[in-house]
Amino acid sequence: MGRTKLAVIGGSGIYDIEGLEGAEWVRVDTPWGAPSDAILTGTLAGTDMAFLPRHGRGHVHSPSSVPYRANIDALKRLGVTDVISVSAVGSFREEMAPGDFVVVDQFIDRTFARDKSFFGPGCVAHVSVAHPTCPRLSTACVSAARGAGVTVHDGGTYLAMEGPQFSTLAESRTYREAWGCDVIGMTNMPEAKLAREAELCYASVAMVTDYDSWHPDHGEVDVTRIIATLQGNAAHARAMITAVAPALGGDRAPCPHGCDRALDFAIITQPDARDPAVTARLDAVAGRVLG
Ligand SMILES: CSC[C@H]1O[C@H](OP(=O)(O)O)[C@H](O)[C@@H]1O
Ligand SMILES: Nc1ncnc2[nH]cnc12
Repeated sequence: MGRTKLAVIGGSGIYDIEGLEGAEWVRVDTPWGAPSDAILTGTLAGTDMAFLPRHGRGHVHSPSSVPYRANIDALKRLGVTDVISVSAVGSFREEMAPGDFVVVDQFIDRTFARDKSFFGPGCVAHVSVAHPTCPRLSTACVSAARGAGVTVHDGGTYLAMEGPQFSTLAESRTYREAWGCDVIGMTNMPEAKLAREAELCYASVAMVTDYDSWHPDHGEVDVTRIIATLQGNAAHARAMITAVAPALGGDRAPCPHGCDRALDFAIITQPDARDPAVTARLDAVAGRVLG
């Protein structure tokens, strides 16, 4: 049995986590460049932890400039097994109100200006993202957040937009009415796809901050209000993380959903046709199957 190492990627308004024993910010180099920031490591209730602020401390990265590949590679390089993404989102559902958490289980990826794969010419792979989040980790997040007194919606579809501008009214209505999306944000893609390629269990905890622009009784979305709502929510996010770490436990059985074996049948480039320079870059992400 392996050891659990749980990472939290903190979104807007979450640039640090408190209470880690032996806390230390470590810099990690990757073949994909520098991650968004140094990574805070330590232990929480006996579980090894890592924390990475997605936009960097001080919020220096826009959703399009977040180095998603470097972030996931760096976590994998540190031995992370499970990743919880914490993000701010707009809601398309009356009942998913500001302050609620939605543990997302589906995405529609509308981003277009980001590197979306570790693989490419010289080593091609196709993983399945039919079920892009890990049910085991997501269930642990739902229980931990409910235990912390949060209103939690178990499942939902997240529309990932490029940004950085918020949506037009026509877009907001289309995503809600025609496409059946539940929440909208700018950062969970390609993060979730890359986590799958790196064989990491990934769960997305979306914290509702606004009703985007569709709701007739709420004004247009703005960043000041989003941050104010997030600050009201920070204690809930902290309580969820504090509860989820011991619930996962230090000993880790293989993922029953196969997240940690996603590359078993994914690499299609024949061994003798693989570019050694390309496979060298994949040492952390795909070392298990590339040898
Ligand atoms: C601060 S408003 C828009 C910004 O907030 C969300 O960030 P994150 O997903 O990292 O919490 C949204 O996706 C935008 O990047
Ligand atoms: N309405 C919204 N659209 C996109 N990203 C968001 N993050 C928080 N609220 C958002």
